[in-house]
Amino acid sequence: MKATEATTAVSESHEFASRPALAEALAARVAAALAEAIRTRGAASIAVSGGSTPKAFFANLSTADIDWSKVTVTLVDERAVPPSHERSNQRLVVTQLLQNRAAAAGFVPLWSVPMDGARLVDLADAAIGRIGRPFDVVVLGMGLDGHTASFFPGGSALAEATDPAATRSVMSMEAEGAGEPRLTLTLPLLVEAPLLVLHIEGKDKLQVLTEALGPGPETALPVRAVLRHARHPVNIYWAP
Ligand SMILES: O=C1O[C@H](COP(=O)(O)O)[C@@H](O)[C@H](O)[C@H]1O
Repeated sequence: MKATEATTAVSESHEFASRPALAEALAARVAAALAEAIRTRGAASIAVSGGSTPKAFFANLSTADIDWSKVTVTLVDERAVPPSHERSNQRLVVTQLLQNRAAAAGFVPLWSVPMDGARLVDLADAAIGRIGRPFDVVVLGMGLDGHTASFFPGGSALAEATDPAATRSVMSMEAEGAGEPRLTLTLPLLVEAPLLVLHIEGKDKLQVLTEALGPGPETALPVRAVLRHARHPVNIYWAP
């Protein structure tokens, strides 16, 4: 994979021989960005993904020697399950990232109350708004269907959530491939991060990404919305 010019934004490729090597390097890169934000403005923020891919990265990042008490962590998306559920993205972050040194970080969950439709979205939107923009770091994942955050093909609010001019920070999303209803951060919040990472593993995901970097509609592979509207280079971290 070469540094690639997508339709409008540029991506930078970081390939590793193994997943542990990727996790270590990505954690070092993210920790350096958070430390720099703390040095320059006294605080740092990061929005991370859920799913299965980030576990080793979180374990590495949780031991980083930075002032975690000045770091706010949140999620790029969440599933409509209680925080104790095995599919909860919050559970993944709490058990894998907010450990060790990172236990001192602040955490802003998206799913803070039992699901209650519009009110839940409003609460999450307000909570995210209090973090301040832009986030210093956003780490995205990607599914084999080309979804990222909860921008799913066929998603009920895909057009609104991937609108580069979206004014809301959080939207709800339902899609056949999503399992549960979701909450997702919207495109502008993701693509304005100075350090924007797309973390994917496996040859099958690389194939999907290669297709996404080519021409085609964003509705078919919604990760294209990020690749095309990113305000800074998208750092693609990949291992077989
Ligand atoms: O449902 C989700 O899936 C994606 C990708 O997850 P993975 O298990 O293939 O790593 C993830 O980025 C997103 O946060 C999550 O909600």
